[in-house]
Amino acid sequence: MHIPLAEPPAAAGAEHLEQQQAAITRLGHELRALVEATVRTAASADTLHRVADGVRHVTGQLTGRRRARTEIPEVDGFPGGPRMYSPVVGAGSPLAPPVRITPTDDGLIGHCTLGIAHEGPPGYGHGGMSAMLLDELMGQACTAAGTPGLTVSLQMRYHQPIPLETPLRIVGRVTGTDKRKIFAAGTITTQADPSTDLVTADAVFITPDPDRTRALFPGLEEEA
Ligand SMILES: CCCCC/C=C\C/C=C\C/C=C\C/C=C\CCCC(=O)SCCNC(=O)CCNC(=O)[C@H](O)C(C)(C)COP(=O)(O)OP(=O)(O)OC[C@H]1O[C@@H](n2cnc3c(N)ncnc32)[C@H](O)[C@@H]1OP(=O)(O)O
Repeated sequence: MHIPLAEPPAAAGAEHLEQQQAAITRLGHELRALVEATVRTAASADTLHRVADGVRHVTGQLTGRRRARTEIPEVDGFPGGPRMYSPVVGAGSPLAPPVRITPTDDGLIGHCTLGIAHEGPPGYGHGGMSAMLLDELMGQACTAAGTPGLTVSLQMRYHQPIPLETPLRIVGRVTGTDKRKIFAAGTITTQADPSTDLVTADAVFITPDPDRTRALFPGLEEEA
């Protein structure tokens, strides 16, 4: 089955989209700093109440049209394009580390650093974060290989805890396909020691058939 991947933004709107993406990225950066400060602070209850009032006031400024649940943001491309609000790679997401992804000969490699907001055991990354990082890298590797799919199975192995505030390296690659099934593998290491696997994963993705794809993603533009 031919899967059309997202095209880069049309030239006419490219400047507008770049400005939007830059602003979204800036707000995401500030929100991540707020999240970090929030989970680290030892401020008094009075200060926390005052900050909560300020944040409520700021939130009230983000009014106007809100995107519908299944709408694909104009700044995004799906599948295969930017995902500005992804909780893993989204530069605009306060939840994302965010992971920066580059292609390799064999798949994809991601770089990020987890903070205290992503903590599981004290000082170490939450196991669910590791699963999210690997799911994303393997899922994007499927898309990069021309076979985008949804995760139907994710097998995690946690060999050693992941240190926080330490540059990490996440690898995702496709290991095989069988009709609509795509098999993938991934690893997390530190950037300093890429030969010691901290977490490894195997996953199965499935490309939904065209009817299912249309039903799942009504915002996806039909392409020839
Ligand atoms: C322009 C086209 C666009 C297409 C876009 C498609 C996907 C793109 C999605 C994301 C890509 C974007 C970014 C990637 C980055 C990150 C990845 C994040 C990934 C996620 O965060 S994703 C959320 C969690 N994920 C789900 O929310 C899935 C819930 N699920 C379903 O929505 C259905 O499951 C569905 C529709 C996937 C398939 O449904 P279906 O009806 O088409 O499939 P069916 O049942 O026919 O199975 C077909 C064959 O798979 C075998 N099979 C089934 N289950 C298996 C399993 N567990 N293990 C091994 N094999 C399995 C069967 O045995 C059969 O095999 P066989 O053909 O050999 O008999």
